[in-house]
Amino acid sequence: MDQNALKALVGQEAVKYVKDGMILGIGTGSTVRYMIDALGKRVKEEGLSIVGVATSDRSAKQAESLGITIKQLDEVDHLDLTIDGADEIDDNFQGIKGGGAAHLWEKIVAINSTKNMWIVDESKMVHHLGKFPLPLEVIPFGSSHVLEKLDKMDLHPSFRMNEDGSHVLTDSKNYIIDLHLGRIDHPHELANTLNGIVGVVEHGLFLDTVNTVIVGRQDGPEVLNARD
Ligand SMILES: O=C(CO)[C@H](O)[C@H](O)COP(=O)(O)O
Repeated sequence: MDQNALKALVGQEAVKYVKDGMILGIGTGSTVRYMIDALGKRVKEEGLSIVGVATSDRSAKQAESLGITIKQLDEVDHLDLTIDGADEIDDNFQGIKGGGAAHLWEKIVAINSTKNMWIVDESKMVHHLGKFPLPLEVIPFGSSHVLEKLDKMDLHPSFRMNEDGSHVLTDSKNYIIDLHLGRIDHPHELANTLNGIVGVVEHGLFLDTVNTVIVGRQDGPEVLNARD
């Protein structure tokens, strides 16, 4: 199976955990796209009744096009489960997210969700975080000074740019700075440091967040219990 087939596999597996009446957080990314397709199929074919809260405009659009009811986070009083992708997951089930520039909304949805499930192909499972560049969502105002500060801290930052030379913009119209770290040995310490930098809205370290991980492996989906 190629990577896309593994992504489709975990997307289809994840929707088996969705129950009638649930309020569901819907993540963002190419893996989640398959999950939304499979969810739309259950809504259409089984009459599954759920409400979704999307972590990006593109996920909201796709879900609505398939007949899934989407509400804003502030319109619901709780979320039962959020299903999202990830860029890296380490041996302790800590993660990096934000490859799709959606980690701010993803983190807000995740911390308001009773349970969090991540769906990934096996290439995302790593021993140590950091090979994947760590995304930061930053306010455009003064962002070059934030970049300079991060550079002086030896965090190897670069702005994420589009091919036409413009800044990648998040759904909140902020910029992304990626930190090219290679290896993150102390994720909690790094998270605390980044939380203290004015202008950084949110970083892509998702620590102590996920409950269940579904990994797409060649011999089928593997369901891992990360934490209760
Ligand atoms: O965090 C994310 C978006 O901000 C995605 O969940 C993450 O980048 C994984 O994406 P994909 O499934 O396309 O590999």
